Amino acid sequence: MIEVQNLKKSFQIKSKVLGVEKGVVNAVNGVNFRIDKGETLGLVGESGSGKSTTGRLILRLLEPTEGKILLEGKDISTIGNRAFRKMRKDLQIVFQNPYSALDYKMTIEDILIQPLQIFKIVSPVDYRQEVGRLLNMVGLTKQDAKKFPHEFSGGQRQRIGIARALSTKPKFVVCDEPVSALDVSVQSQILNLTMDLQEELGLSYLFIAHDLSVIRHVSNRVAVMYLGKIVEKGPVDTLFDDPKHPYTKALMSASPLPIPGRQLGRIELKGEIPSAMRIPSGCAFHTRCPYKMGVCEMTPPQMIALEEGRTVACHLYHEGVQL
Ligand SMILES: Nc1ncnc2c1ncn2[C@@H]1O[C@H](COP(=O)(O)OP(=O)(O)OP(=O)(O)O)[C@@H](O)[C@H]1O
Repeated sequence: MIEVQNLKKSFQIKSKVLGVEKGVVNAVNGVNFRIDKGETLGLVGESGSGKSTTGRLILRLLEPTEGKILLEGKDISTIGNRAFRKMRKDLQIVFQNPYSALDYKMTIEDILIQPLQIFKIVSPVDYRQEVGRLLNMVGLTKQDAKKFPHEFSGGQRQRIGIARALSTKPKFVVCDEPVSALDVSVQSQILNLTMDLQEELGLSYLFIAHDLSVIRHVSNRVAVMYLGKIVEKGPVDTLFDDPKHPYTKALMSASPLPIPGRQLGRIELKGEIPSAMRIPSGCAFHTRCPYKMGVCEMTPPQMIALEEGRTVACHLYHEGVQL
């Protein structure tokens, strides 16, 4: 459904006062992955690793600096705005914060009618009925249509955010931390809703989260991101049961929740993630890696294929070391 090839995004940072360039943030630094129809790829990593930027690039909310984005085999990174507008409805996003994502001055009905109108999903005479259908689909009722966002709880607002995303009948949805702003008690309801809708509608998801238990719950495959690069990728169970990259192991060791496999080779994640304006040379993780070798400071590791559809970018595996 979606494939990204060598995707890159850098931001020029300018001083607000003088307008002079202060540096470049390399937020996404050569990312590759594929998401099949009906599949969820979980994208995990610390804050600042480039997850949201990757999601926004796929939707063309940001222009890539380099690389390709293929939707059903067609490169959408280079097509003009007019041609892209026709495809825009196929690609949607559910945002992290259901409080700010909905316009507080609009009724739910108006919020849901807007995309129906823009993308001509149904004819105007059917708007009401379609709004009722969308609300039912996410566990709300048509009586909710006349209300305003502030009349709903956080979980209900996220249901409305999901209804809005699905109103255009998309094929692919970026779920960008959709439950991290919600009470733990409602998180699993929203996660289960997204999974039920995926099955019903055959959707493909890029599911962004820093919470490993959320990623484990929803994903078929997982990609682990560090400073703009994917360091490990694989099917969810094998990756969680036997993490390969020292960074993946460290993330699992740092998780407060019981995750099978995390007792194996515990690694303490020391210090903070470096700034994306000053990415360390060689393997970007070498400054925090307990297994650092000489080569790690000099040479970026290539992705290598392991068994069962797993890949890892770490010099240890080039050297034949098994962690
Ligand atoms: N518009 C922008 N201008 C400048 N730098 C940006 C911009 N957007 C993101 N960045 C920087 O790019 C890097 C990656 O940010 P991004 O938000 O993609 O990471 P993330 O993994 O999604 O983190 P979080 O979970 O905190 O959102 C960070 O260093 C961030 O400060």
